[in-house]
Amino acid sequence: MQTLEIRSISKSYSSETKALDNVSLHIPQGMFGLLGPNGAGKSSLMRTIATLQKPDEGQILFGDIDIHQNPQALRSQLGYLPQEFGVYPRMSAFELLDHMALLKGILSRKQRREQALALLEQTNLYAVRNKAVGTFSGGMKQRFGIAQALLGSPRLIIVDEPTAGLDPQERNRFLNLLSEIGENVVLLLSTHIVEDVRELCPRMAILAGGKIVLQGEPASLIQTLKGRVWHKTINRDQLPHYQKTLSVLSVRLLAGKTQIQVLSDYQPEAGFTLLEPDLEDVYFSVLFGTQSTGKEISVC
Ligand SMILES: Nc1ncnc2c1ncn2[C@@H]1O[C@H](COP(=O)(O)OP(=O)(O)OP(=O)(O)O)[C@@H](O)[C@H]1O
Repeated sequence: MQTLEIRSISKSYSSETKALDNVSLHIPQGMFGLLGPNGAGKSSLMRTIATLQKPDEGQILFGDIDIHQNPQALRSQLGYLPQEFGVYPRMSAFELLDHMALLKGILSRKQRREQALALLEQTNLYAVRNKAVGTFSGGMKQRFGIAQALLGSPRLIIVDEPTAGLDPQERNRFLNLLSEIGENVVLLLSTHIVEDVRELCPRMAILAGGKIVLQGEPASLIQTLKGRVWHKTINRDQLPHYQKTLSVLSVRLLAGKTQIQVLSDYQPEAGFTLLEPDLEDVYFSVLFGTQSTGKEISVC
């Protein structure tokens, strides 16, 4: 069983921006969720693992391959769906997949055809295999993106923000596809959507400001907030007061009313009731905590 070992990776693009700051992660077989807000450094980490850029410091091992010492060895086992996935819009799905298979080094025409058709079947695109990829919906394009990432049966699959912009039905379909694939490979899913991780990933980490600020199993992380998340319905004009005096994790508008969720070890005041915490509370509490303490939490 192969694992991905990220050891103290740092990457700067300029003297002002440290996109990755001493990132270390142990990623076993299965799905691993990397959650973080825009600008956290997720794509920088994905591109570094995909050997598209070198880190300034640190080392990444996939099994016993040092991926920056031997990028070719990694690339032959890698499937990558980048955040911006461009296609040749006029080519049909089958033609393009066949072409990409050739670029990936699958020289036998018969093998390419078999793999392309099997992957189009797996990603539910078989019926539209002869249609131009440029006519596909967002969800179909993302499924095509996964099909190309799976060419050559990779052992390490990286998908960067794959569900952004998909409608709920397509998102579900896409996540189901990922969970099927994720059982027998190392699959790294980068996202800013908390539900993607909650629904799919037995292990996860949160990246903020280029640093890993929390990692562990979603259920254990949620457990740490039990008895500490409170909610109350308030008047909208009271919000600044609560934001100033309490750790407000989130503000929701429900049927015209304003509901706040607050992190506190005790009931902050009358009218607050306890909530069953979820992964979103974990995420917001960590981002909130990072802004105030910058500490890393690890619950395994
Ligand atoms: N090629 C680049 N040149 C200069 N700065 C960059 C480059 N790529 C990323 N950055 C900067 O590095 C930081 C991390 O960006 P990155 O794209 O890795 O974050 P992200 O978590 O993927 O965010 P998003 O989801 O918005 O893409 C940001 O401050 C970004 O502006």
